[in-house]
Amino acid sequence: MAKVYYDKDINTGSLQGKTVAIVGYGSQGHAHAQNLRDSGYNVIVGLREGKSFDKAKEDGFDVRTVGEAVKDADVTMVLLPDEGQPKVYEAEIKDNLKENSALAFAHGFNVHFNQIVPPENVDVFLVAPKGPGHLVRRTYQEEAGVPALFGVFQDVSGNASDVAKAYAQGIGAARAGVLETSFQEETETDLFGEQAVLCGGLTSLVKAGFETLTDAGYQPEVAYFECLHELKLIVDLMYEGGMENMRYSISDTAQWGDFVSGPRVINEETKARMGEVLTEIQNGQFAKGWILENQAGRPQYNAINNSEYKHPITAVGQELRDLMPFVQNPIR
Ligand SMILES: NC(=O)C1=CN([C@@H]2O[C@H](COP(=O)(O)OP(=O)(O)OC[C@H]3O[C@@H](n4cnc5c(N)ncnc54)[C@H](OP(=O)(O)O)[C@@H]3O)[C@@H](O)[C@H]2O)C=CC1
Ligand SMILES: CC[C@](O)(C(C)=O)C(=O)O
Repeated sequence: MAKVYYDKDINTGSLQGKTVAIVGYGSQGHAHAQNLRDSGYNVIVGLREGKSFDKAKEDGFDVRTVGEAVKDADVTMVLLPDEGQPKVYEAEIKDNLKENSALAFAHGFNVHFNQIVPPENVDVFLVAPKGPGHLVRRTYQEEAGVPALFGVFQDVSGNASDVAKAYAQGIGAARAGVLETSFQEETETDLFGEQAVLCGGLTSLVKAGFETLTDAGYQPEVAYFECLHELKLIVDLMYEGGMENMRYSISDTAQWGDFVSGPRVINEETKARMGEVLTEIQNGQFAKGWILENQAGRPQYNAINNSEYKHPITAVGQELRDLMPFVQNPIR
């Protein structure tokens, strides 16, 4: 079994007393900044003026321009959107990095696909939480955590691995488990997971179920509860105790349906499509398409985003969730 690091296994000395610049204060940025601060580290935030800048100030951080934050940092963690990182890196980060400091990422995309080529005089590592930023923060506050991967691309100090592990510990990940990876493995598995399973696979599955029921004349509210709302409750059981725990809690009728009908929906054909998705990630085709889409001003992204928003599941979901104030919604 791979080595999994927990709090007790990590010596945080290599990060103690250091200044960490968190560049970006969005989903991951606010969580890393707040968790590291609560873990006792000195955190500064690098941003442009705007919504995030005001929020980070409101949250009590020392907020500076990106360049001013990087200049004073022993560790610069880049938590800008992947597609925006190369430009900000060239203009504001590269020439401000202190000799022997560390440049860090939460996803290997830009380094792995050569969109950012770090200088030779800094450590380069990643700490990639395996969960959304808002949950990285929420679980930390609940004395729990989201697991993370760490990987070293360049080790100038001889300490990069220790600093990365201490960083992962500081954001709360070592409460759940921290695993070593490479930039290549993190980038390819993360892109695969979000496309084929977690985001792309899941939204397609939910919409297909919702549409099958509503096309057959069932009420959209019933279809929403069945195909989206209950999904969280079922996944919670899997999160807590694996598929066996979910199957322990559901009825035998549901379990028989799971056995005989599940493989009719998701099967070898689906796996073949998943294989195609993975190949396009590995050979750089996906990365090229995403980089070009951004250079063109995101015409396809915006068109699909607009039409997805108009899907009937959106309106019925908003109505039903508004009547469930206990459901935590970061964008409400
Ligand atoms: N979202 C997630 O949960 C996960 C993300 N990651 C990785 O974390 C990184 C950050 O992603 P994510 O948190 O989703 O990003 P978000 O889009 O949520 O946040 C981006 C932040 O960067 C700021 N920003 C954007 N452009 C600039 C600029 N030119 N100069 C200064 N600040 C800028 C934004 O501020 P403003 O308000 O001014 O726009 C915002 O605070 C990515 O590498 C991603 O792959 C990894 C694991 C999970
Ligand atoms: C599943 C999406 C993710 O990879 C994540 C939250 O881990 C992301 O990049 O946002």
